[in-house]
Amino acid sequence: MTSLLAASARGLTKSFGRGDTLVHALRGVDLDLPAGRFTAIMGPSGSGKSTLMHCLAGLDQPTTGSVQVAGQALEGMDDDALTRFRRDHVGFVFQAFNLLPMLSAEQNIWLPTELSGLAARDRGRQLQQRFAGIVETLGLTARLGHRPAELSGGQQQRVAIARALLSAPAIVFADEPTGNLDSASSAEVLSLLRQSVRELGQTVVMVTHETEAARYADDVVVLADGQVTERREVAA
Ligand SMILES: Nc1ncnc2c1ncn2[C@@H]1O[C@H](COP(=O)(O)OP(=O)(O)OP(=O)(O)O)[C@@H](O)[C@H]1O
Repeated sequence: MTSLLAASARGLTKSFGRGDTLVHALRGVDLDLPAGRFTAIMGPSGSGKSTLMHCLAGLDQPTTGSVQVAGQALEGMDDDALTRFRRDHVGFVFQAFNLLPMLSAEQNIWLPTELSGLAARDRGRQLQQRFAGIVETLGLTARLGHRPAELSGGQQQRVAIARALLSAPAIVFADEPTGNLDSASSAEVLSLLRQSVRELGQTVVMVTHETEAARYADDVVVLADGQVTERREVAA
């Protein structure tokens, strides 16, 4: 039985610099990311985790190799096409939350779908319904009118997760999503990411160097020196 793939990479290499400063950040990565699962990409500092995520998310181009996300091949896309691809198919959650300070939580959550025109086309009010479900799942109902400065770090990250989930992207990429959080808020954010996979069917790929964080994932991919050295399922 073959499971549906949210993304796949074949023969990915990525080099930076030249001559004395040449760095091989990725040295031939083959990877399949099944849809509807929570995958943690782990490995020591400098092993290539962020570079791999950037290539999978269309934020950077590999030196060689191919990436497919949601059935689309990314190679050959120019910057405009990659921007549209990210807007239409990818959600991001960053360590630094990246919320706009002058907007309320609710306005922050809606911003990308409004900018992309998706919200204006929401004739069947499906996005409205999805918004209500996500906000309830993430426990944000009572915080929607607050600005980021009036929220804790964990609450701000929950707003960022809601923002990433609203358009039901093919993949949500989370880059060290708990890097700025204390352990209680980290556990909460990781549980909510897992819940978004279990209850909303979302595909989530998280880069982390924290062993504790990987316990919440379904699958762990370990990188070392630009190569995948291990791939395992996390015991339930
Ligand atoms: N823009 C760049 N220019 C030059 N070298 C880079 C660039 N980005 C990454 N590298 C190098 O590529 C290698 C892999 O970096 P990458 O950031 O992908 O690792 P990482 O596993 O995410 O590390 P960390 O956990 O510290 O964030 C490192 O040696 C890094 O110095």
